[in-house]
Amino acid sequence: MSAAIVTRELGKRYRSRWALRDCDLELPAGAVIALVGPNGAGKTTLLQLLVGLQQPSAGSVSLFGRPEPGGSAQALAQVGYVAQDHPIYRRFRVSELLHLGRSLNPGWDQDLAERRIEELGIPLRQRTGRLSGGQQAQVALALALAKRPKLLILDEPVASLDPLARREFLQVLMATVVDEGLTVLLSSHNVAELERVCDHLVVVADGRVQLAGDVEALLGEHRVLTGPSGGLPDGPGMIHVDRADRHAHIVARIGDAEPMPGWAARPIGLEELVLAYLRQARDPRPVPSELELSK
Ligand SMILES: Nc1ncnc2c1ncn2[C@@H]1O[C@H](COP(=O)(O)OP(=O)(O)OP(=O)(O)O)[C@@H](O)[C@H]1O
Repeated sequence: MSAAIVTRELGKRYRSRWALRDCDLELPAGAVIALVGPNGAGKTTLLQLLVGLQQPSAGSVSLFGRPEPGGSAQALAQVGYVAQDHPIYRRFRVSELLHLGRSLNPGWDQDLAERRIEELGIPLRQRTGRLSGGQQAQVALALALAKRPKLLILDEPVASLDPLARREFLQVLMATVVDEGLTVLLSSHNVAELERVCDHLVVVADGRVQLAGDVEALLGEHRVLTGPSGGLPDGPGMIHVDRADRHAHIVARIGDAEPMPGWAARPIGLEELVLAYLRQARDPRPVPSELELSK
């Protein structure tokens, strides 16, 4: 599969503090890619670097094989971006927003935009400032899709939506991906919600990529090992240890390897996997030092 997004040693520094650093990613075209991480991890910074809203302090970005496109009109015409607070001009009527979109975007699909708005039950004459947060998010998505982008970048798209609207939003997104072969990169805190829709995962914490890859492959490579906490195994691939009573649960990257005698291995879920890497990032003590604690 060809890459939609490639970053090399990408970094962004605000004064002396790195918001994102040493970011090397190769994200496949046609995939739905989840970007997850805690508050302040660097997710928005990464998305803004990709769309040229921020200039890198280090490294480079390329979209669809075109190097360093950040901000170039040609590259941005292929990208639909919906920012975290999905800002839309609140005094405009929905119809005026569509008119603006048509004027600014050569590939604009007015039929698609009107159809989406109609499906949402939103009157075209309505002023956007009078719409609920969820409706504004849906309008912002409709505007981004009407650009007919090859790449859709969504920063926390479902944060303001109720559970039903979240589900519908993600369903529309998935249908569009299938119909159009769109690449979608979306950030979120809620991993469980993305489990059903994403096929590629990027975990960031503390300004660094902690884990990236195809979801199925990552789930296949990791196991949860359970055994006596007094005899913790050592070695590479040990991501995070959790102790409960006299047992230890270890998230380990061991592929198909057999666990040590006395230990049981079970498959891992996506949320569990992400949490293990986030905990490792928060408490980067290597597992062997935890071994000392268990003695
Ligand atoms: N314009 C800015 N000036 C200074 N620091 C900034 C700026 N924008 C972001 N930061 C800092 O960079 C770090 C990463 O912020 P970013 O917004 O990328 O995180 P995030 O993962 O999107 O967080 P959240 O989930 O809370 O939106 C944070 O420490 C933040 O305070």
